Amino acid sequence: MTQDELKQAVARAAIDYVVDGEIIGVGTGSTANFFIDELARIKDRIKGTVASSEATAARLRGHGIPVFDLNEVESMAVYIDGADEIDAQGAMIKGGGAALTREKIVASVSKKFVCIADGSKLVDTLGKFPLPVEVIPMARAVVMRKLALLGGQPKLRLKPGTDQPFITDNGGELIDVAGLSITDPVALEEEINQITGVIAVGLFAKAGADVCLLGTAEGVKTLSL
Ligand SMILES: O=C(CO)[C@H](O)[C@H](O)COP(=O)(O)O
Repeated sequence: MTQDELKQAVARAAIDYVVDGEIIGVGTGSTANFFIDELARIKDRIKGTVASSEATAARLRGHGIPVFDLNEVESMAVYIDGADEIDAQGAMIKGGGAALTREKIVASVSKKFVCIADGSKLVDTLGKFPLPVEVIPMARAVVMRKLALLGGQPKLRLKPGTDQPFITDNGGELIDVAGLSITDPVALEEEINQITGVIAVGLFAKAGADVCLLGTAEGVKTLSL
């Protein structure tokens, strides 16, 4: 099976976690996009969604699925999203798709985080995938110096094909930190959150995934975390 077929399989399996009549939190990225396409088939069963990015909101609306402003929603039964890496405890690196801050916010309002990922995302130790950190643009340099002190190699994410910084949906910039071996994800998440100028870090450890649907050649495996 190709990686896309594995993503599609977990997206389909995630439909079992959709609660009828409820508002569903929806993530960002290629796996989340497959999930949105599956959700479209059962859109009449749900009240609507909260999107974790402008791209996700546009795709949901394109399918005729209602998208609510998070300020109108007190809580959600479930948030469904992909990950760049996930460990056996449910801690994740996210933000490869640049939506980490809104993903964290929407997930924080949801009772259950269902991670949907192809098998290549499951790792023993987080950190092979560069850790994304969203920053206030004026704090870029100072935050990069502080991240370097943690032992990684911080690099500003650029708009593809340009030498200009990539700008997120929130007007922030992204620093990708390579070379970290994250043996204590909860502690590192807390430490990076303390750096002034950081908007959010793409470590989802303190509040990680509750369930992971993992796409493998043998079928979709469910990890209860
Ligand atoms: O965190 C994310 C976006 O900010 C995505 O969940 C992550 O990048 C995985 O993406 P994909 O499903 O395309 O592999």
